[in-house]
Amino acid sequence: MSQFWKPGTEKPRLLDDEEGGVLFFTTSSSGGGYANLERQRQRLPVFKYRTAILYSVETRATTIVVGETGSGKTTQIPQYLKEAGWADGGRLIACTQPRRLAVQSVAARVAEEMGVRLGEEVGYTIRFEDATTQGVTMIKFLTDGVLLREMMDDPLLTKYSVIMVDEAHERSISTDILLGLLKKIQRRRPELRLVISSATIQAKSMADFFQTSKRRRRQEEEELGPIMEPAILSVEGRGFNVQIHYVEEPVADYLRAAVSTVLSIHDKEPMGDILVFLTGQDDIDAAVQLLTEETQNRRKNSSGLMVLPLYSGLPRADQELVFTPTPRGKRKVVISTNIAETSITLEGVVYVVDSGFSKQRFYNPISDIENLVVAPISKASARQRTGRAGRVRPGKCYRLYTEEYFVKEMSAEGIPEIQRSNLVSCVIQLKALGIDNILGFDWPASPSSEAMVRALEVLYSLGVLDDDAKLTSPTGFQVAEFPLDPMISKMILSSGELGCSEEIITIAAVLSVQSIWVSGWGSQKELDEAKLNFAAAEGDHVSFLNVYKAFLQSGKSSQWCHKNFVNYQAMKKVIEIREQLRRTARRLGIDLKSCERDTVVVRKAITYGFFANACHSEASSHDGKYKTIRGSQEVYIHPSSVLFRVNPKWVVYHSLVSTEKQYMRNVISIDPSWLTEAAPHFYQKQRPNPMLH
Ligand SMILES: Nc1ncnc2c1ncn2[C@@H]1O[C@H](COP(=O)(O)OP(=O)(O)OP(=O)(O)O)[C@@H](O)[C@H]1O
Repeated sequence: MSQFWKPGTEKPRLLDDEEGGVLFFTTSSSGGGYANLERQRQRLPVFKYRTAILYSVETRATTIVVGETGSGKTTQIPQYLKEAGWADGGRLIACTQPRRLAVQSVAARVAEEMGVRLGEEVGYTIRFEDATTQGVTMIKFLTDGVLLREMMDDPLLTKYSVIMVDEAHERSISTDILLGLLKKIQRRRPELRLVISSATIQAKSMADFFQTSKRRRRQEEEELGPIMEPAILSVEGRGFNVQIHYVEEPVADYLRAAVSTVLSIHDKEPMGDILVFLTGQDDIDAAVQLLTEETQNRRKNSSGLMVLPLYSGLPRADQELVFTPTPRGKRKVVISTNIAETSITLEGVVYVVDSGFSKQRFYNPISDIENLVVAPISKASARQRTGRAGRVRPGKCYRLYTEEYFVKEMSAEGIPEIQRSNLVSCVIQLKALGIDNILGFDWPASPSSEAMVRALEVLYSLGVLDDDAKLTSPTGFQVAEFPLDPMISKMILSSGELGCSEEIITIAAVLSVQSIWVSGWGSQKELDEAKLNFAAAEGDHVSFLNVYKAFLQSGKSSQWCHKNFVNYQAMKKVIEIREQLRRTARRLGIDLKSCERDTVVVRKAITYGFFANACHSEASSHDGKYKTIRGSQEVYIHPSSVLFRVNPKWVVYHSLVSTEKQYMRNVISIDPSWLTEAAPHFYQKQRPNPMLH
């Protein structure tokens, strides 16, 4: 794997082409052109297929649409369906996306094309945010996760006439669960139509999944109407030409190569924005810093660069900057994770730089550890990345890997997320929807039985499942009600009994926003010092409470946030999420009480949710090394934690990140007796196995 360069260590030398840095050669072709919105719509490749798509949706239960990136699937098909009457009579057309950013930006674009206000005829819903109007909204964009949650109230999704599952190639856990459930729903509601779309999906295997046996098909068609055999529609044609350039030799460090490529484009290529795909906040921040320094100090001709990061933890206002028009004479460089990989159109983008890597989740059911690991992307992802150029004008894509590697070694598709994730959230969701036989569920790709057993075990220990692996009442049903990780939901439930629900709900809200700290202002040292003002000896969660309290005392002031390196947008979101969680808690009859300054009960409640993440440090260990209690895995406290170098003997953590070591993020010190109190079954040697029932 490529080495990372970190600010503060040896600075990379930016290589020019002549110096043997990054050398490219060219392949590929095609073309087009636009005027106003309506004409633009009609010029999209998908327009020629309008009638065929509508006919297929009319007559078939499932239509699979495959078409090049930018051909108009996401923005046009929902509009065609609406024009054809699928939203008449108060019905809704849904279009799901794997990512929140795509949901919001595509909904805004479709509202603009239809000349309506976002949130009215065209709306969107993402977790903790609903921009739809009941009785008015006709086309609704939403994440697949949100649609799954809607099934808890309306298992047959009766308000929808058509559900379009977009970017189905991504195979997120939620997409896979959704596909399995939609197949079931179609049996009960044959009038529901499905459209499955992507530029890079293996259409045949998706069609096989939706295929029913011949006998059953005949029977269903006689009784119910639509042809059950899925149709595959291939949308031919593409927007504009995108030239693909590969490096001639493998690059040793994709971060350095990406920065060097951006500077080289800026030096040599005509105006046009650049979109760079790196892997995560760390390398994106490093690249932003490097390019900013270049712009400010070293190269006079780099002064026209406007460098912007893009990742999911970034505040909304900063994310939106990437969509704003680039000022005249400037060149925008957006450095992004794969959140910009699908569905997004950044109008000014002419050049794409693809590192060939992304952060991917990998779960080991033996050690019960889930990591985000930097790993090579698939051909499907590479094509999606390339497809961010060539949408409104011709473009170029610079792949920081060789053509030989792309052709011979890169896998065609990624491994479905369900086969490389912890399944705790997935299992509880299915259980809440009444799917008891989870192993027998009709999965597009089956998860491993080890991961499934682990998830059942954790849920059993959380008191969410009973001996028959059914949701317990009320705990299991209550935990499933919160749109949160079951461990966080359990922590909230326990806090009701322990008398600290106000504090725990604040903590749950903070954990839902990724980071309440700003990055990119000032130095790391200044940020660390700012954090120290709020640091609590008990750990990070209690420090969050200190920040929250101080924010309230400041009158929710943005200046206060700025002074203290606290992210104002994130804090506003915390307040909003907190209110939503309080409403859910109240509905479930959880006592809303404050424990004032009693941090013992707060830490106990956290332990009641996160006992499975307990770790222990050897008395002799001064190097910050811990062992997980369950798997004896070696883990360390992350340097960003207030407990870094404090090393309490017993801790529980919220999540792990893996770089050169396994780091625990958001850590709290605990008393070990709380573990057996919280989960007596879990910490017994002979654990009952709910799978056996
Ligand atoms: N915000 C926007 N600004 C300008 N043009 C846009 C915008 N959004 C979409 N378009 C235009 O509409 C075209 C179709 O976009 P759409 O997202 O529907 O394509 P798609 O086939 O779903 O692509 P993908 O598979 O990449 O998601 C784009 O290629 C672009 O020309």
